[in-house]
Amino acid sequence: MSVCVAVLGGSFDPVHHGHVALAGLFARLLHPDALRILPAGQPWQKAGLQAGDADRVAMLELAFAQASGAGFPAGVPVTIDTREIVRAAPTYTVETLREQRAELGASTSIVFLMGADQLQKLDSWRDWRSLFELANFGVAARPGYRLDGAALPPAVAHEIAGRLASPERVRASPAGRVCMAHTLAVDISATQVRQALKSGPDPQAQRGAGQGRDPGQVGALVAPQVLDYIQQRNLYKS
Ligand SMILES: Nc1ncnc2c1ncn2[C@@H]1O[C@H](COP(=O)(O)OP(=O)(O)OP(=O)(O)O)[C@@H](O)[C@H]1O
Ligand SMILES: O=C(O)c1ccc[n+]([C@@H]2O[C@H](COP(=O)([O-])O)[C@@H](O)[C@H]2O)c1
Repeated sequence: MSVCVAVLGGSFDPVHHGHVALAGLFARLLHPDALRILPAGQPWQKAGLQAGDADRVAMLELAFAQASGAGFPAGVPVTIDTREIVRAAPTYTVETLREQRAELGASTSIVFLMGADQLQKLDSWRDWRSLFELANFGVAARPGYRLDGAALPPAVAHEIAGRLASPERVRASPAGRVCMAHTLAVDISATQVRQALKSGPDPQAQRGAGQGRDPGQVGALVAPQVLDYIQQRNLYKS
């Protein structure tokens, strides 16, 4: 059976339950041999990052170390791949996938994971059509963003129309196929987390008051260990 490596790229400023759920869903669908979490170094389409690189990586380590207790399948090794931080240049996924293809060989199935918001603007990514020669894509639904062809830029809809495939087919193909997961429905964004931390009451107090009873608050958006870290490091206060 061919080897499959799933890759989840993101700014992770900070990592939240939506990221872990997205990774967990595709880990269950694809049964990859490895899952690489790829924090962007300089996400050129974003206005800027608030937390530093070391803090974002530390929060990812905490979030994914705890993930198995939250429905994440056992037996899928998760690593944090810091190459885009080390690159110290605007982050272009095409560069990263070229490197990963060279490392993993021609027959490995590489599956780059993303939410529907990113598929909706895939045609704005650097050299975006080349991405399909380098990897498959796993795209998950996200509240507020449609996945159907009518909601996508025509060029993206046209590009992916003939590429849609089952998880099994994607797992068996090195590149060029797209697997859609329509069932994810986690209405969380890092923007929302940052805003809640900036404006809300002490998140530690919220958590102590009972997780799950106040789903709009930070304790319901990120892992407790991530929240502790944010608190200890005094992140996202301004
Ligand atoms: N709630 C979610 N459901 C599905 N996919 C998500 C969700 N949150 C993030 N993603 C996906 O995870 C990847 C990394 O996202 P990112 O780190 O930019 O988080 P974000 O919540 O979108 O951040 P921000 O609010 O700062 O824009 C992207 O492909 C994005 O589509
Ligand atoms: O390559 C590009 O031009 C490109 C443009 C926008 C986003 N991406 C990648 O998409 C992933 C999610 O991005 P973001 O902005 O939602 O954190 C992350 O790995 C980014 O590097 C890549």
